[in-house]
Amino acid sequence: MSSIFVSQNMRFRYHHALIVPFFSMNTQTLSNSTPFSNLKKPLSFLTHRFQPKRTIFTVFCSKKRNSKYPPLPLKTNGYHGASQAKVPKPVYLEENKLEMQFGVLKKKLEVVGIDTEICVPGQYNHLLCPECQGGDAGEKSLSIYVAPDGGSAVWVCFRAKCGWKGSTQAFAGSSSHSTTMNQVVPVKKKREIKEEDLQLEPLCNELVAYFAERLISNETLQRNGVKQRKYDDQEANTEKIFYGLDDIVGKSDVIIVEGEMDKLALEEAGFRNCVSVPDGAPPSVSSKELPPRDQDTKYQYLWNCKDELKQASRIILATDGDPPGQALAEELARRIGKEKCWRVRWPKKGKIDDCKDANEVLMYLGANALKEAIENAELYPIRGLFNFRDYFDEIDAYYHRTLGYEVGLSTGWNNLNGLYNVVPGELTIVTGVPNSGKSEWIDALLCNLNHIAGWKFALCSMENKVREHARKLLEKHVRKPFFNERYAEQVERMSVEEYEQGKRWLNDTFHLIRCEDDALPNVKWVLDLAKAAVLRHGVRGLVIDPYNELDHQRPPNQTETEYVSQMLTLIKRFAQHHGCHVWFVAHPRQLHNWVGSPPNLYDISGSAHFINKCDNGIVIHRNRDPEAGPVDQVQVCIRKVRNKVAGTIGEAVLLYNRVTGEYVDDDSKR
Ligand SMILES: Nc1ncnc2c1ncn2[C@@H]1O[C@H](COP(=O)(O)OP(=O)(O)OP(=O)(O)O)[C@@H](O)[C@H]1O
Repeated sequence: MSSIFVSQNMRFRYHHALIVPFFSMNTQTLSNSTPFSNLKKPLSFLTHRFQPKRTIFTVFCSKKRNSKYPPLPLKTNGYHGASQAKVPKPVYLEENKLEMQFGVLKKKLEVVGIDTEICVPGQYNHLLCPECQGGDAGEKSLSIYVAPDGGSAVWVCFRAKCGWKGSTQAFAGSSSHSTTMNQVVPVKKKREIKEEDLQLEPLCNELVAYFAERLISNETLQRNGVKQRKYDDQEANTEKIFYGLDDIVGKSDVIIVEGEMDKLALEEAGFRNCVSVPDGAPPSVSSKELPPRDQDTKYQYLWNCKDELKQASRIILATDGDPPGQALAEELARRIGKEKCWRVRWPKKGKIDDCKDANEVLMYLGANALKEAIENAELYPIRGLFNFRDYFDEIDAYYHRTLGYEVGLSTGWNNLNGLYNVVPGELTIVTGVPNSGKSEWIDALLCNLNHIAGWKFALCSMENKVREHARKLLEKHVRKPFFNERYAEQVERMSVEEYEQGKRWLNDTFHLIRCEDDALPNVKWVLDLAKAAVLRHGVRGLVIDPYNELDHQRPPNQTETEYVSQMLTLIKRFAQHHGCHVWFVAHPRQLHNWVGSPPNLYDISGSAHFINKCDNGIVIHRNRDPEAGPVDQVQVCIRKVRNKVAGTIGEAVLLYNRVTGEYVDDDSKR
């Protein structure tokens, strides 16, 4: 059996043999590490090709250690001591005693990862804890005391989550020995493995051919130091790191792939600044909060390589295109920080299927296509943060006017065409003094919109009895009075046939939202039903008439302004989400010294938010003084239009027909 290994004069931090292709590179000595378990690359090929003598590849990830510290031990829950080996006490001259002892002590402290550079004998020193790295804040939580003679040290990390502590002495058995050494809880130690221990051999011809079939050149294999070995034992207790870590040291762009073969493939496309994860991909993205570093077992390699990743300004996630690969990208991005991440979309390899990974792109489309895919990496999406490009489809549809009613639907009154048009998804607040005809005007508007464009509506009109509301709507639709009574002024009453046809129209056009008991509806209840009406009946408009008839159970800690703002936000969200226009009737507060002029939108009782939050603000006003002008004249005052495409501020005059409830343009006021 043979395995693939690396051999270059650098240090290994991690290694592991598997019965699958594995590689490693650039190492000098091998420290112990956690087993590599990633390999998504084809086993079948190998087992088939090299049977019955099964080939075993072993991958060694490496790291050129710039740090002066050797690999850190695993976390402990108690005392932790440095080497307990008995070191014979050397003979030294008295004046050199401190220097000698301290020198030996420093070496022992360095073995457990303690930075001795700023340690001064006889003092408490505060350092970064090698166990917890000072947590997210990176605080210097490790307190270490070195004896004045430099012969012993005790330390403790004050972070409650860590609490790492221990002691050591320069020379075990000497009079300066600390008794705490005996209480040390043994920890898993990393083995130092020399490259020679691995008994690496050059790749055999079959393996070179295997890589060649995947378009991995001999040159790339050489540079990555891919070798083989004859046995397949796995190296336990090793530290997980990325495969190819040396290649990203000091690089501003770092590419992360999901397998070693992809790393080699990227090199063929000219990218050496690439590492592979050692552990493959998770089946799906975890729904849990990110665990603290010491419990983040599956992604320990990320934490172990934090320094290398920190140096990079751009991390390009080039994981597999399948769901686990995408889940891996998300898990990596969550930990690295999405703002620093880009993601790669693999091109199609045929008419339908996308390439799965970098090696497939290399094999099917070639090195240039792989280079292009990496160069076209896109910003990793961050929830809530968008580009305009994300909306280009919608903007295109708006420009080409394929959505419908982009510039608003005409109200049906020429006098209003330049001022107010009805855009789906907007909120119009309608106000006016009592009896000004707000409800009548809205009903007439709905009839027009239905006649012009077939729109349907949900009505939440709390003040109207259903039968009276039906009468008013039917009169407008049939253009005849419902009854043959006083107000009909000799105009012929609608016939039974007209009435029956009108009923069918009523039923098709309007959907009623009403509380069946005497309770008042709250806005959320109304919107939920309106949503059902949108989805079931395709309604394009909702009328809530009036605001003060809704149930306003405002929490005691909320001001009316806050309440109104929140309520209008809900309504607007509903309108936008469902492309439904909402007309919301609100009364003005009691006007003192009112002289008969139209009220202001700011006069709406409750809050100025009505005017601030609405898209359109309309005041309906009518003349009641025969001496001041005709009493059937109605002013439609457009006081706010947010969307200039839909209209502008101004005033139109309509004439009200008391018999049929219809409104027509007052041509004298054009
Ligand atoms: N221009 C007008 N001339 C004469 N009567 C009108 C005019 N406009 C509306 N009316 C009549 O006024 C009455 C009230 O109309 P409507 O209910 O539409 O007013 P409103 O402003 O919604 O009232 P409220 O504030 O009380 O809800 C109806 O009987 C309607 O026929």
